Amino acid sequence: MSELKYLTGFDSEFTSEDPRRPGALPVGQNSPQRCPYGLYAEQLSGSAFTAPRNENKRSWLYRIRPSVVHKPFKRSNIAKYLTHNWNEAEPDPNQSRWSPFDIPNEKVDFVAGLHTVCGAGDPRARNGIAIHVYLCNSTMEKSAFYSSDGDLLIVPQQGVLKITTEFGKMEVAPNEIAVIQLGMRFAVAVDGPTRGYILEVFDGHFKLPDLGPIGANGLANPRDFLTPVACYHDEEIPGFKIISKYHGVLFEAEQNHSPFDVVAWHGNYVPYKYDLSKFMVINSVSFDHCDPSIFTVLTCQSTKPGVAIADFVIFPPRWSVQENTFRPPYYHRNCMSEFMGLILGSYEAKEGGFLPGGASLHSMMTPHGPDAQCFTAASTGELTPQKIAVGTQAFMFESSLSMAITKWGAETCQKLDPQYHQCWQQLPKLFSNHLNV
Ligand SMILES: O=C(O)Cc1cc(O)ccc1O
Ligand SMILES: [Fe+2]
Repeated sequence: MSELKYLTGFDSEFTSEDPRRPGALPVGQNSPQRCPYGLYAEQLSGSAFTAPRNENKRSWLYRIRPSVVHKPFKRSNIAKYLTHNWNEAEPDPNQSRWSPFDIPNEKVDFVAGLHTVCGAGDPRARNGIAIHVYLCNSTMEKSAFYSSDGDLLIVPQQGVLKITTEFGKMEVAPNEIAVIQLGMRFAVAVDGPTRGYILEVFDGHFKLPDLGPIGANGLANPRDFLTPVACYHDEEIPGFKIISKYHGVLFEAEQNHSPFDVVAWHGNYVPYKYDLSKFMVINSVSFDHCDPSIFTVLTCQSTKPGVAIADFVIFPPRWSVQENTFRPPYYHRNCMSEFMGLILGSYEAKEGGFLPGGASLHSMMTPHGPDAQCFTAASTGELTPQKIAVGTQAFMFESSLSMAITKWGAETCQKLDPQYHQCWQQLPKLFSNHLNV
């Protein structure tokens, strides 16, 4: 799959035809009486029909059978730890840190391996988010998955995801991300132990942040986003299962064919991937510490101006040059919740304890900041230009919602570090009789 082709651009109107069937896209209209090659036309809507033009999202799929050809959905319990029940565990405002989540030894695929760590809100009211980790080791067989609850921003940490979607195939490695939006069907193939994080947003879609005075270029550039090209499977597959996540639980419906039977498509509602190493990092080159919003890759905005349902923020390799400044993250308390994960390497504010494949949650107004060791080093070190975070990639899902931890996150996973608070206990009292210290 390594020579996969992609279309480039973000928020674009794309067209794609499987080269085996040239001319499969109807010309000049969406729904001819009979489509080229006799295909069915099906619209996939990602916004209300009447959404303003700049928010309107839909794609037209030209397929061998319409998606409606399936048996009734029945409840499925294959993902035991997928939940939207935010009342399972007692509320806990403490700083939380998880050691790397275990990848099971027994055979588990991407869907069965979904474990919800925390979240808030309800897809029924189209308001909320869920943060899941996937812990798996085997390829989805004769099944495809979609979420009827929200868009999925997938952050692989270990193992490449070979994702087949209705729009075509994409391969997503650690240090890349994929976004698969509400309703899009996909199947994941893996090559062994595989782990990563998922941010699911129950309303809206991810956008590139506005750049304001930064200007027309920078941060994640639109041309670096990659969307798959049409690639159909014309296959009869008895007992193929369509798995839907609906109201926070799974349902499966049988059909006797591959759902990846789209011969051509066009539209602006598509799955995509992005390589985080392409991010153009902008930061202070004089003094003081920019808020981490300067590292926003994608944002899902709420209806309050500038307030995100969730932002996806990274901490990429970069030069640190600020003078007369405490360079690492400042101590703070936030009216947003901060869930962090680590893809590679280590994170400057916590050199120990926060490990690849693990996570942390600093909930609304819960104080946090650099550990004692980081504070001492950064407040006494010589401030020469320094390349930092080399070979590392930490990220944050920052949300205006106040998230609850699930029972799996709090207890069952057995990864919560009860000693996390210790990393701040050695911070000394600092107060001198001298103005200049
Ligand atoms: O808490 C964290 O480590 C994330 C973070 C990083 C930063 O540079 C400034 C603020 C912030 O919340
Ligand atoms: Fe923070």
